[in-house]
Amino acid sequence: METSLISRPEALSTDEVLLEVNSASFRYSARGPWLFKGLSLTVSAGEILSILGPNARGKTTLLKCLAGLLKPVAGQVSAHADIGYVPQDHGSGAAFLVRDMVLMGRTRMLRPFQVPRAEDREAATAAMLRVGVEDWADREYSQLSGGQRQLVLIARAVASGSRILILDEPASALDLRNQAKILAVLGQLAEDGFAVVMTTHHPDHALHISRNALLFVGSHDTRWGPVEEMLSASALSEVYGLPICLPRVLTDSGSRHVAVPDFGQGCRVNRITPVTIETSKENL
Ligand SMILES: Nc1ncnc2c1ncn2[C@@H]1O[C@H](COP(=O)(O)OP(=O)(O)OP(=O)(O)O)[C@@H](O)[C@H]1O
Repeated sequence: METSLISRPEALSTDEVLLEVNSASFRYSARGPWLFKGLSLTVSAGEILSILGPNARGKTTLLKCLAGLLKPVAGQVSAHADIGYVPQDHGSGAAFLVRDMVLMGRTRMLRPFQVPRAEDREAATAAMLRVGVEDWADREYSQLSGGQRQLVLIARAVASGSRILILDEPASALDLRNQAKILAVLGQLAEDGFAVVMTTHHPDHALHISRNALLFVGSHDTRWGPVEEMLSASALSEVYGLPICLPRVLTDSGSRHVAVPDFGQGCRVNRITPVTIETSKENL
């Protein structure tokens, strides 16, 4: 997969724990159902954690707890670095230029009504280079495609100087090429020492780029651990309630798992054709 278009500034130190969750539990109301109970995990610099589970189980809620937007009812979330939260892109947004959207990531460093400083503009430019969106700097955000907008939102989080990036379904509603591009960018950010947490409905995305996975398994049960252990065919079949197989496909760079659900004909996989997805910014 091509990543050469993404600039690579100096790497941050890796393997330092940046986010810790200790016995956290959450429900929205005293009589409401628990979404998770006694959840513990860590996320280190250089790591991607993927969060998976069926709809309405609490993935976005957990992300909000990790980002400090919601407080667990019990237990603690401790962040040892600043957090950039990238929500799902729900629309085209206002008529801002891309460079101004990214510059907004600096807002928390400014006093009310303070004009962005030279260092803020430099940080925004560096973030655009790091994520590979610099060519669109003078384009209107609202006129970008969904994949392009998602990358701009990631650049905005990077511009904020945050070392922890928390992303809600960053590849949802994107075509295959844009999914590949987003995964390449997130992989690169992790290699550069960011800690990345994302929700996804794509087990193969998680298997492709994550070190660890958190799986919502029951009404409030979660499992956390190495992605290959958490996302086995049997675990996915149990969680999603249908047979799922995980064949390996050959790619130009090796091989990787894809999740193949049973749509009613049984999930035996006889033959997988090698797949290659070329990515380039021009095609976004
Ligand atoms: N502010 C809120 N107040 C009360 N209940 C809420 C609130 N936000 C979400 N919920 C409920 O909490 C549950 C979990 O929602 P959440 O959005 O975290 O799920 P999710 O796993 O991210 O779902 P999806 O995969 O569909 O995006 C759902 O039943 C939802 O209706």
